[in-house]
This record gives sequence, C-alpha cells and structure tokens, in this order.
Amino acid sequence: MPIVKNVSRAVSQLLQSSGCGCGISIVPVRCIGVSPRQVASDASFHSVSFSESDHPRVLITGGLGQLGVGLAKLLRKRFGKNNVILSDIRKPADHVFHSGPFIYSDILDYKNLREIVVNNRITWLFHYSALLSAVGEANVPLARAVNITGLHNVLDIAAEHNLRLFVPSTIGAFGPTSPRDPTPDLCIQRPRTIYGVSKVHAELMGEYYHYRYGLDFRCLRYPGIISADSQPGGGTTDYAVQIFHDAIKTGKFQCNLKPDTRLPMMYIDDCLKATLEVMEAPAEALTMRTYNISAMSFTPEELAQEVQKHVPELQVTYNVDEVRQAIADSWPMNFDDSNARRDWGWKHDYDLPEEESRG
Ligand SMILES: NC(=O)C1=CN([C@@H]2O[C@H](COP(=O)(O)OP(=O)(O)OC[C@H]3O[C@@H](n4cnc5c(N)ncnc54)[C@H](O)[C@@H]3O)[C@@H](O)[C@H]2O)C=CC1
Ligand SMILES: CC(=O)[C@H](N)C(=O)O
Repeated sequence: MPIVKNVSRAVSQLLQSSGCGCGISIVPVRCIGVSPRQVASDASFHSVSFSESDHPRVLITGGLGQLGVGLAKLLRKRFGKNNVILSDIRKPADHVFHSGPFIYSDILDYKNLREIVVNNRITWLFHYSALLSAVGEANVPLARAVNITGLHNVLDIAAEHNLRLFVPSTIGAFGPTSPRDPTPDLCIQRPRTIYGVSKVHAELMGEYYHYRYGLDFRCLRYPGIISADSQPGGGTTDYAVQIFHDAIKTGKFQCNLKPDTRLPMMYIDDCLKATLEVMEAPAEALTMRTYNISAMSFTPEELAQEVQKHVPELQVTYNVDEVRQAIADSWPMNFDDSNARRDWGWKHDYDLPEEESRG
C-alpha cells in the first residue's frame, strides 16, 4: 500500500522549504539510420536498442524552470552527477551551476542541440523547454516557435540518435468540450490556448514518430505542480505556488483565480517520481505513449484554508485575472489516471484527505 500523505503534510513541507521561522519551524527504438528530416517516405526502419545495463546519459532542456532543477537532482542521485546535463538559455544560479553539468542550449538551434547530444553521447532526453499557458497567450508567436518548432527539432534529433524522449504534456491539453470531471486519457481535445494546442501537437507528433520511426517517446500529462524552492514559469496554476511564498514573505496573498476554481494539482516530488518511473518502465508495459497522472484536486479556497492551518495570520483576497480564469474554466477538474496506475504502477504519495478532496 502506498503511503498517502495528506496535503497538510505537503503544505507543511512546502512552507518549511520556503524558509519561514514561525513557531512550527516553517522556513518558508528503435532507431532510424537517418534523420526524419532526410528520410524518404518509403524508407524502412531497423531496431537498435538502448543498452539498459548502462546508466543513461541524460540531457534536460529548459532545465532552469520550476521543474528542471529538481528533476536533475533526482536523476543525478540515481544515475550519477556527471550523467545528467541541465541546459537552458538562462544563466544558472551559482548553486545550480556548481551542482552538476550545465550547458547553454537553445532548442530553436537545431545544429547546436545535435552537437550537444552527439558530443555528450546523450541517450535520454527530457524536453522541458516551453512557454506555459498564461505567458503563451501573452506572446503567441514566441510560444508557437518554442513549443512547436522547438519540439520538431527535439523529435528529429531524438529519432536520429535513438534517444528515449520524455515530453511533458498537461491538463492544458484539454479544452471546454472535453469531459472535465473526470477527464480520461482519450477524449475530445480542443484546447483554446496556444500552450494547449502545442501540447496536443507534441502528444500526436511523439506518438506518430513512435509508430512511424520507432522513437521511444514517453509523455505524461502533468496537473498543476506545486513546489516551494522553485518559482512557477507563467502558468494558470501558478497561484498554488505563489501562495506559499507570499504566506511566508508578507502574510498576504492575492489570488488571481476565483475561490471555487477546482483544478488537478500535484506535489513536485510525485511529479518527478512519475517522470522517472515512466522512463524506466519496460516498453512492453506501456499500452499507450501519453498518460494522464493525477494526485489531488483542490480550489484556491481549500488550499488557503490548509495553508492557514500553518500560517493563521495569512490574509487571502481575490482579484480575478480574466485570461487565467477563462483558461482554468476550460481545464479538467479531476483527472482519470487509471491507465497509468494499471500499466506501470503509478501511485501518488501526496493527496488531500478524503473528506476534503471534493467541494
Ligand atoms: N509546472 C507545471 O505546473 C507544469 C509543467 N508542465 C510542463 O513541464 C515542463 C517544465 O515546466 P516548468 O519547469 O514549470 O516550466 P518553466 O516555464 O518554469 O520553465 C521553462 C524553461 O524553458 C526555457 N526556455 C524557453 N525558451 C527556450 C529555448 N528557446 N530554448 C531552451 N529553453 C528555453 C526557459 O528559460 C525556462 O527556464 C514544460 O514543458 C511544461 O509545459 C506541464 C504541466 C504542469
Ligand atoms: C498546468 C500547466 O501546464 C501549467 N502549470 C500552466 O498553468 O500553464
């Protein structure tokens, strides 16, 4: 039986790692011989399998965002510090730079990305670069370039060099015409953000490359991720991270979603655990290449109440951002992840207590 810790535990852990000193010590394939860019449409493909006895050599793109540094830490623990390279177009903080290999990589630069993969003998690629939902709506051309053109570069390089490729998708890959409570793996997907459209595109392209070229593509649709020691990158679910920082720093939090907006959420440790597990799952266990994963679902009001148990003086007000609210209202409220649980044994560790899990 998995240990299901309730969200209070997660909240308390989040608050502790945020650095607050209040009473409760809250411190707040197969492979193709040539690139799909060069391949003739009638080409046949052969299989070259990745040697499982070796540690993978890992590259993480977009690794300086909310999730990448934590992923690198987890993977380095498992595969060794020097086998995991973080990359981004931003300058790393000192502690990140000194924690293991870091390299500049712009995913829009195909040749540079290919050079990094070849020179470092990369075998697994975690493609985290993206513009998230809210920032994507504020700059659609850039989001289209990074999320779609960048993905094409990554797919081609992964197929050409026989990489195992992980690309995260999101609850944002669904839209107002999808069933929202719960949302199954296979259903109507007509998102209304460039972010969502680009993620549906990524799911379909990855699956197509899998069937067409034998690319070992693996994809999880993440819920909103909550974390304490990393900042969110401009998404609709950012409030659920910001509340911890504000609770510690100012004791005041202004929420940009309505108090009763229910969205699927997950604690970062569960998210990173699932990511490693699906990458390590034997290929024959995977009946699909894109899976929903789920842990808990809550509203801003419910989360605020939970945080107030630890920081009773926290004042919460609501100032709704219409763009984010419209996005949230079109996203799933609860996620059905039964396929992930059946196929590769997914289990979350952090949850809401039963009686609080539904409004
Ligand atoms: N954080 C969350 O709640 C969720 C995240 N995801 C997905 O997980 C992945 C990682 O998410 P986060 O870390 O939260 O994102 P983030 O927005 O915090 O970080 C994305 C990173 O991509 C980098 N980037 C932007 N343009 C780039 C380029 N041209 N070349 C290379 N890097 C570039 C940015 O510098 C940034 O560090 C994304 O693909 C996101 O869609 C999915 C669902 C939920
Ligand atoms: C759920 C996501 O994909 C992301 N956090 C966002 O809100 O855009």
